[in-house]
Amino acid sequence: MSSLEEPLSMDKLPSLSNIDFSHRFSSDRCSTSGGDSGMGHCWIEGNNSTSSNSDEEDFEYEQETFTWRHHSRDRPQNGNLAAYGNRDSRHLAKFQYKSYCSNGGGLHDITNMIFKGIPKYVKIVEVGVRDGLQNEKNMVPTSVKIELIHRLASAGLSVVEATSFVSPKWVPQLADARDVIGSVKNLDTARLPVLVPNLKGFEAAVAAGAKEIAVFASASEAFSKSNINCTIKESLARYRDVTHAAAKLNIPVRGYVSCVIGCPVEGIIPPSKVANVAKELHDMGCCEISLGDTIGIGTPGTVIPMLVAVMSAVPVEKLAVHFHDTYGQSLSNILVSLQMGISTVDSSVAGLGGCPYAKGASGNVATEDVVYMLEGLGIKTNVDLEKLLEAGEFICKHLGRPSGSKAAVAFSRVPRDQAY
Ligand SMILES: CC(C)(COP(=O)([O-])OP(=O)([O-])OC[C@H]1O[C@@H](n2cnc3c(N)ncnc32)[C@H](O)[C@@H]1OP(=O)([O-])[O-])[C@@H](O)C(=O)NCCC(=O)NCCSC(=O)C[C@@](C)(O)CC(=O)[O-]
Repeated sequence: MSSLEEPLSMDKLPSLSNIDFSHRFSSDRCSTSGGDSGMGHCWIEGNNSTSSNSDEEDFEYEQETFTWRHHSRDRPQNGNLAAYGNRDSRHLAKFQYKSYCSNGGGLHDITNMIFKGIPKYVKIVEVGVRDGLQNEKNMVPTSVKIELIHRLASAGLSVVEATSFVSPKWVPQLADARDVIGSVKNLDTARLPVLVPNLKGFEAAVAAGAKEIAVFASASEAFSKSNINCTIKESLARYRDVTHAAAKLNIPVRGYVSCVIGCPVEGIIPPSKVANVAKELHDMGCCEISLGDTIGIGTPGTVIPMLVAVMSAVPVEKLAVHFHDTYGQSLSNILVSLQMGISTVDSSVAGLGGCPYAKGASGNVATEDVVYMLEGLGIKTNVDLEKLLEAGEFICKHLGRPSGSKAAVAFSRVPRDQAY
């Protein structure tokens, strides 16, 4: 019987009430049969700066001082929010850092009293250019994608998923993958992984200049069939070929598991199925496993048992979370994931996204909202929120619709002449 057919039994899992997640699931406590395959640390630099980070870093937030002025709640006369192009209110969050830190303690230390073990640094994997634009009705010009990648990288995002080498018949929106990668492959400020569904995609990606890749499996049979036209088992066999080929070239491979909470066809997915697929990907050499709530139905109440199950099979340092915001639960799901020791979060600029094979699923959680929350918690991201907001404005202007980021919309509403 393959491990895929051996569900982990929930009654064997530890009870939530007595878990210190960050310790219990650290790699040295976690037993998996798979090794690191020699490329296991490539995606987890955030780990170096989690709870063991130097406290000195926290005090960066205290260096700037900000004056506060009450600002009006007046709305624009013409109803055009874009006319409210002022971003000085972005300093509001920094103002809060100052006031919370004024007692001499780091903000992170204060939040850590409640959110025990929460990381000091979170690595954000920006997926907007791929996950976001793959779902657009209208083709986005290659030049716009390239410009967006540059803007996101210069905002400080260290990982920007650039495109997918999939069948253009299935996803015509990303048919320009070769040109996109060809233009950005020498960018040295960010890593630019691309999705591949099989060896054909892997070979095309490498030929185009991709230096990192991601494979995407599902915990739902029905979704696997509709997304990549094969069973879970078949997909894992394909990905084994891909990870072998990648290992020979020293190319890091990220593995996705989709439908980690539920599937549009099968309904609720048992955590044990997610854990089994995640373990298979880890064992074949994926150096990071991203857990995707593809249709965005999760709440902390369903995310916690799913993560408990996965963490019993894959070291927590290797895990990332990938939430779609269909029911507005992403930030609370991210917060609970951080409390459980995860320090890599996928998100999408302006909340772009949705999966072409998951009807009704909305975009990914917006990167702006994630950065705003993390900075508010005193967690470092190395992302410049100002530049990120500009990148979001750039793509929203091109797409001709408002941002899906609540933070971006809020910041855009502050009148320039009333800024503090
Ligand atoms: C996997 C296949 C290719 C199977 O598609 P298929 O039709 O079963 O495959 P096939 O082997 O019969 O090939 C059909 C045609 O596609 C070509 N082909 C075959 N492979 C490739 C390739 N790599 N690149 C370019 N072309 C390819 C192949 O050469 C052939 O061309 P033809 O002979 O007809 O001219 C297809 O189903 C596919 O491309 N699916 C991708 C779907 C996709 O990108 N979905 C969105 C991903 S998002 C996601 O999964 C969720 C995630 C990651 O975001 C996380 C979350 O939110 O949960």
